[in-house]
Amino acid sequence: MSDLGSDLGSDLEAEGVVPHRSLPTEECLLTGNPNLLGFPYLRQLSELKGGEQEDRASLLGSAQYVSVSGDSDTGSGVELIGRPTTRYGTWKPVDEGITLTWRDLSVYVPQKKAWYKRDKLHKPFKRVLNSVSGAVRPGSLVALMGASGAGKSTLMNALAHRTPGEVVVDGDILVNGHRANRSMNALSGYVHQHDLFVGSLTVLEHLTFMARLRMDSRSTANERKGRVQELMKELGLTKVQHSKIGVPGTDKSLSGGERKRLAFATEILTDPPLLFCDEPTTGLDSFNARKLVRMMREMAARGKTIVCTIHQPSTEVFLMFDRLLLLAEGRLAYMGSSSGAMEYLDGLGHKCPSTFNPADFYIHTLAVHHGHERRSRERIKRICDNFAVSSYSKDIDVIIQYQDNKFMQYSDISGKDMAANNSTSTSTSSMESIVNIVKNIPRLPGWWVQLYWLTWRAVVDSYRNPDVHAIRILQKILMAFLIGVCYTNVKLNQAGIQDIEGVLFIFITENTFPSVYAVLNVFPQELPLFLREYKNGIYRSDTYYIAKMLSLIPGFVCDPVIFTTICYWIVGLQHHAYHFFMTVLVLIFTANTASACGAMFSAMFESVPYIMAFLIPFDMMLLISGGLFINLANEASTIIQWRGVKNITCDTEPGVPCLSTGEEVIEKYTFRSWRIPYDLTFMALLYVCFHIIGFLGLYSRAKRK
Ligand SMILES: Nc1ncnc2c1ncn2[C@@H]1O[C@H](COP(=O)(O)OP(=O)(O)OP(=O)(O)O)[C@@H](O)[C@H]1O
Repeated sequence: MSDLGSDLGSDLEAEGVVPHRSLPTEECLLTGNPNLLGFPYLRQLSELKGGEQEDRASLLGSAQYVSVSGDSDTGSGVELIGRPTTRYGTWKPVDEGITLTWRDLSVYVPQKKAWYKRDKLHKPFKRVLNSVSGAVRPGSLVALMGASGAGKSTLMNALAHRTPGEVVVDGDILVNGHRANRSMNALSGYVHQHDLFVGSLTVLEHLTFMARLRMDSRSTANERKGRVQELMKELGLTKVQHSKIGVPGTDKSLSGGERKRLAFATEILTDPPLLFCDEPTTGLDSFNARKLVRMMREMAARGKTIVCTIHQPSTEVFLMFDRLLLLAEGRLAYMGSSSGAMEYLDGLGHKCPSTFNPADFYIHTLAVHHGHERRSRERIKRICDNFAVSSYSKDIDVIIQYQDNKFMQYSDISGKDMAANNSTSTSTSSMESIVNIVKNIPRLPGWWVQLYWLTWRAVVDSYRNPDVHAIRILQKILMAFLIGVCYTNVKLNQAGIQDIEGVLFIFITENTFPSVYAVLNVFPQELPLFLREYKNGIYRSDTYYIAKMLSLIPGFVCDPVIFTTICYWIVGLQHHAYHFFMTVLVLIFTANTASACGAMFSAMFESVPYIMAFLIPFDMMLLISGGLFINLANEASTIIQWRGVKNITCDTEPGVPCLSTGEEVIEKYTFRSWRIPYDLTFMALLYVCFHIIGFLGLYSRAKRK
């Protein structure tokens, strides 16, 4: 393996090929210029004839190319012309241990400033990963290290298919020779650097919820319970299983270490064959850090593939990693055995002092030191350039090439062979492996199960904050008394008509605006958690949205009932059960339609200040014009109060027109007495429309981020 690599590597060096390339592989391929090709397997491809090259290129999925302009060394101010290709594919993942390979992976993040040139908008990108290639085999525990800002999280996100929407990933990522795709969610766990939880749940509730949504839907309740108990025991969470997770910084919350362990437990619930961990030991004491890494070591020994960024591990923890990947300034500085790194750097004149922890030494050597930027960058460039032509790099290339050949084979199967249905023996075994994969990927629970558990979580979260609800109910009671006292015992005369209409309008506004404002923070507050769980493929966006809305309904039924029950009788409106209950019904419709309007704004914008900037003018328009549901609610409640009333006292001066029946009052306000069902139906329609718009807002955000 190394011999092949060494020969070709020497050739490259002899030809003066610069291993650091900023052009994507396929562009190099199609030019057929060997001097642009830094890796042996690419050279072989470049030697293909024109037509063959095109076939190969289309197999690699490179129908579109990225033209790169700007500073190719620093990668800043880069402009991407054409649609860059992430080249994620459509295969189904495997159950045979995971070999993860990536080739010429570059990641570009958008920069804020944009400019117009020749009437075209040019958006600059910054390259944060520069043509990084690598390979990880089953049973490996890889430490991904580098100075802060080296691109560790960016690389992990790209490999895990979890990059934000605006970030451009260019290069090939193969899993057992299949192009990575959304199945990575089901196939891999990802322990994030910053954990996010619903703080009002207990540890046990959180894990039970996650087990229900993440574990195979064919697993039994006992199996899920058993797995949760087992993980809590292994990670030392049993004694805090009934404690609320809490919000960091508040009194009643788990410690940082417990949260980290809980995040880890959540990700390994399904025992995924591939695990990414972004600084899982940060915040843990040395004992727990050791325990956690030992657990990962054991998982790797069972054939799992684990990639883990790690900051300042103790020597003991560091030695538990068998593979090391060093990144510097977005480039690959080393990938190979943990022990080989020392030898490699030593060979370049960077000797680790005997008193130094090896991990500290690597980070120190690959960091850009303040005040010595130029020298640091030159050192990093030399290390990375040398690595690209080293035997370590060639070993990686051989694995990549092997996986690449597998990919070609699968492409053939899914193309000609499958269509013709006359596979060769090799194709048959590949087919079997694909079938196995599909069987062993956890089957996610159905729509209704997701909806049930998400609603459960939203309801528990909402009603575990009793103070908020107590204040809200108290406010309703106070307002009801205040308004009631102002309008006590209205009379059925000409002045009373104004009073009744006035109090009905107050009923409506009192159930409209507080309902709109009560829900404004519902989505912004939980957006990071939603986006993470959604990207992890734990649930769909529609079940999340509906569950959130269902959890709000009880509140928006109670509020109008409490308010109307107090105020209605003090004011002395129509003393019949029908009138009372119908008024309550109209106000329940009003409060819920208003809450849907608030939810629409909440889901469409990212933060409350943004929402307020749009909502305040919207509310003013609503109030001034009495439009949308306010007018519908006003009409319905007016009709309920006045229909059938015959005895309004006519106490005006002679000659002044007088309204003596309820029908005349309804007509005076240009309402129609037959329109109650129509008003209620239109409010229900508006409720649905607001929610559809809100859901689309949330959905588009989930897709973009
Ligand atoms: N979405 C983004 N938008 C803008 N810049 C980004 C984005 N993501 C990453 N970067 C930049 O890319 C570089 C690498 O970031 P990354 O988070 O991968 O570094 P890291 O090695 O994980 O650092 P740390 O150890 O501090 O977490 C940084 O300079 C960062 O500012």
